[in-house]
Amino acid sequence: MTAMVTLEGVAKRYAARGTATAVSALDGIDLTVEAGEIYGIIGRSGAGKSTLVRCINLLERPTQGRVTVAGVDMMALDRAGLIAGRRRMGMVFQHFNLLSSRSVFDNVALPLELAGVGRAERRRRVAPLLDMVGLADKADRYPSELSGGQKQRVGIARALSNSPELLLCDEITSALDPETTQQILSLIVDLKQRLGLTVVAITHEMGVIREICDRVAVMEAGRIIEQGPVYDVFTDPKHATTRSFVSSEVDLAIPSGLKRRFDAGAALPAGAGRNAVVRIVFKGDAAFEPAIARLATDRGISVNILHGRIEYIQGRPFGLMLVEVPGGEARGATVVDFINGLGLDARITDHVPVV
Ligand SMILES: Nc1ncnc2c1ncn2[C@@H]1O[C@H](COP(=O)(O)OP(=O)(O)OP(=O)(O)O)[C@@H](O)[C@H]1O
Repeated sequence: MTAMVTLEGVAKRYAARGTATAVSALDGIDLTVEAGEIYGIIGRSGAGKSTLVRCINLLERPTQGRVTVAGVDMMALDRAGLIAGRRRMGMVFQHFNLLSSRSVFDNVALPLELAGVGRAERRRRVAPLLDMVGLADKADRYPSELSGGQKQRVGIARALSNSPELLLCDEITSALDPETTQQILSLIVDLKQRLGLTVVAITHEMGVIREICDRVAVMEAGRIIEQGPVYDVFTDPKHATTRSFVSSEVDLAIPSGLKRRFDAGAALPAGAGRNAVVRIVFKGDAAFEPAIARLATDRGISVNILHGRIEYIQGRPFGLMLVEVPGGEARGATVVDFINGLGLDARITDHVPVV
């Protein structure tokens, strides 16, 4: 693996201006993005995501630290070097940032024009880009004639016009509906594979991370609070903020009827009048273990499945199941021991009255 982007000890402080006090937007950021991966950065509004991504292409200059892109020390570059260095990176924005007075073709050709590429060469290079993003028939249209998804396709084609190695995506699906979001995310994955791109994508939506990213960093108050492979972060989040981000993607939403049974179980004294509810996590290779069937054949215990969910993250299953163990509360521990012995993760989370 070779590193495409390395941030070491990066800090960014915006100075006080007028009545606004100084802001520490980034603080001690260490991050490595490997060549060929899609790296996601997630955080709530104000966490510092945009500042971080803009420190990669030096649209913002870090107050402290080191930024290396494709082996080049970005902060050591002079003006000309920085312009050349930025051409190796494309950037796509949430609100597209298209020029309304220019046609689709001319928007995509703009970075080439700015780089001094001649008209014939521009024509030769823009046509395949429009084809790649599915807009070959829209070259002469204007942004006002396009849907949000089409505008973003123009933004993507424009970002790719200088054949960059690195694509920086700043909330590129936040202004789009769910279906268009899916299409744009699929396009990014497709382009990454076809062109061998490295992608850094910032977002506040965990669904985007889950859909396309290989690794993720979670940001809060200018710091990275957790980072790792997407499967690991989703299935075993360490930080409370990360847990709240992933919960809607993987956690169980307990239906109200079931919640009432849990409340009734909790109100009963421990003993034979109530049954244990066991939460089983199916994860990694152990996800394929036929645990419930083996519980029945090996231990003669048939459980009632109360609720469950299986998600696929990066093509790997992650499942949660709630089962009621009949025969009184004491049998819950037997089930937990047996299932944990199979390499899964089981624990008693609730109780329900025996009916
Ligand atoms: N140019 C600027 N001048 C002063 N403060 C800024 C500037 N840009 C960002 N900030 C501040 O830096 C902090 C981080 O902002 P940033 O835009 O990087 O966060 P973000 O995670 O991208 O949020 P959002 O998703 O809302 O864009 C915020 O407190 C913000 O107000």
